[in-house]
Amino acid sequence: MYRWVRIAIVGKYTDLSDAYLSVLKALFHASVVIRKKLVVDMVPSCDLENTTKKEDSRAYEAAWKLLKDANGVLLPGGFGDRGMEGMILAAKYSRENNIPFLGICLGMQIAVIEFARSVLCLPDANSTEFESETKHPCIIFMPEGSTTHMGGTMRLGSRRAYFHVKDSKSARLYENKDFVDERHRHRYEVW
Ligand SMILES: NC(=O)CC[C@H](N)C(=O)O
Repeated sequence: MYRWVRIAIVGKYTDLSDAYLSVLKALFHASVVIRKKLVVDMVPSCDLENTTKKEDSRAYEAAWKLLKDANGVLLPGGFGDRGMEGMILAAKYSRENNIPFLGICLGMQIAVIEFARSVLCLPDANSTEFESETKHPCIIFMPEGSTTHMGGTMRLGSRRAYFHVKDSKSARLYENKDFVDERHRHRYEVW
C-alpha cells in the first residue's frame, strides 16, 4: 500500500489555478475515501509534444517525468486544438502501460481518438473540432448544434444517458443503474 496517490492532470489550462477546481475537489474527496494523501501534478499537455522537445527540452523532460511518476492520469475538459496531440500522447502512454486513466469531456474524446489511431490503425482519426476535413472523424459536431451560430449551440446541463452494456465498468460505477443524468457541456460527441 502506498501512502500517497499521485495523479497527473494533463491539460491545456494548467496555468490557470481555478480552471480545474471541480476536478481537484473531486480528486481530494476520492483520496479521503481511500485514505491516501493526494498529490496532484499539473502537466501542460503541450510540453509532452515533440515541438517542445526541440524548443525547450527541459520542459519536455519535466512533463514526461511527471507523467511517468503518476499512479493515475486524468485528462480534463477543454476546447480547441492546442495541446491536443500532447493529450493523445498521455492517453497512449496510460493505455500501453496500464496506468489508471480517466478522461472527462475532451479527455474522453481524446481517449477515443487515441484508440482509433493506435489500435484500430486509423492514423488520421480525429475530431472535426480539430480537423474539419479529417478522413476518419470519430468525434463529430452534434447534429442538434449549428455550424454557423456560435452562441447557444452547446449541449449544456443535465442529460440522460442509458447504459447499453450491462455490468460494464462505467455501469458498475453507477451501481448498475439503467441510466444516469449527468451534466454536459460540449459541442462534439463520439460518432
Ligand atoms: N467540455 C469539454 O471538454 C468540451 C469538449 C469538446 N471541446 C466539445 O466541445 O465537445
